[in-house]
Amino acid sequence: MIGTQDPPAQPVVRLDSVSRLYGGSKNRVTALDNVSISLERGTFTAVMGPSGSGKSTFLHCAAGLDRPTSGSVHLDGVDIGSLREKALTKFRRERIGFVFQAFNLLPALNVVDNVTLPLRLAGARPKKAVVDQVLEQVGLSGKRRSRPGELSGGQQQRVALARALVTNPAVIFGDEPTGALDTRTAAEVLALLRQSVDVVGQTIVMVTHDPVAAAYADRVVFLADGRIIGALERPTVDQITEQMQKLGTWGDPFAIQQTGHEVRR
Ligand SMILES: Nc1ncnc2c1ncn2[C@@H]1O[C@H](COP(=O)(O)OP(=O)(O)OP(=O)(O)O)[C@@H](O)[C@H]1O
Repeated sequence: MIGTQDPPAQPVVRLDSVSRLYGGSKNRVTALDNVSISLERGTFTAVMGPSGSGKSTFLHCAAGLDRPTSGSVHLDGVDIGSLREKALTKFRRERIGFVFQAFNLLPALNVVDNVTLPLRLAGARPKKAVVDQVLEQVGLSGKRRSRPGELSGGQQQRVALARALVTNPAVIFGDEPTGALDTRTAAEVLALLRQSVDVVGQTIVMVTHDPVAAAYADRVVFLADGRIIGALERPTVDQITEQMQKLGTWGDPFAIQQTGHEVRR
């Protein structure tokens, strides 16, 4: 029937022919080589690849932390290459969430003040209901007044996740968000990431060396030498490990050893 079809979903992250070169003519490194990819809203994507394959560069270019040498990046429909530095900073603060391996919390601030910092930096007044809801979502309602030093690593990463969620961002980018956590705590944080995708339709892009972590994603994208060389949809840990072994040298030799775990979605 004509006219009754839904319009095609607009990708929330779109890279078109993105390359990122470092160095000069004598020591040129092509960290990203003509990468094009579209990520739909409400999806969880893991990015994997050997050490030096361009994962961090991909994440930094996709999130507007770095500018490609050529090509374009659209985030939430905005061509971020067209934004000047100040506008890009504002856009990142309002529309993008970040979760890093080092939790990057401010030690002098309590949980609520850490979580609401991005809102306050943007000049917005945090709404109590929204803060309560994200703290509930990450299971920290009882820790509102604790300082980071009084929390476990997993709890600190949940504060960082709440801080990323509180602005209702178009995308959350994670750089090894569970890299500093033990297996059980990592599983709890990954389950929360998964839940935010399934329950509130969050979009997540996460770089990881760990096949167990990657298996929480809807899609795993593999990079090698700055290029996307394959992807797996809803893969198992074993499928990811097999793909990694085919790709050869990996930065973290322990990653392959961690694959005996079953992933619970
Ligand atoms: N600022 C920089 N100056 C020069 N070369 C760089 C710079 N940043 C990255 N590179 C190079 O670009 C390539 C890709 O680096 P990138 O950090 O994106 O890889 P990665 O896959 O994240 O690696 P790892 O898993 O070891 O963190 C590497 O060869 C790296 O040495």
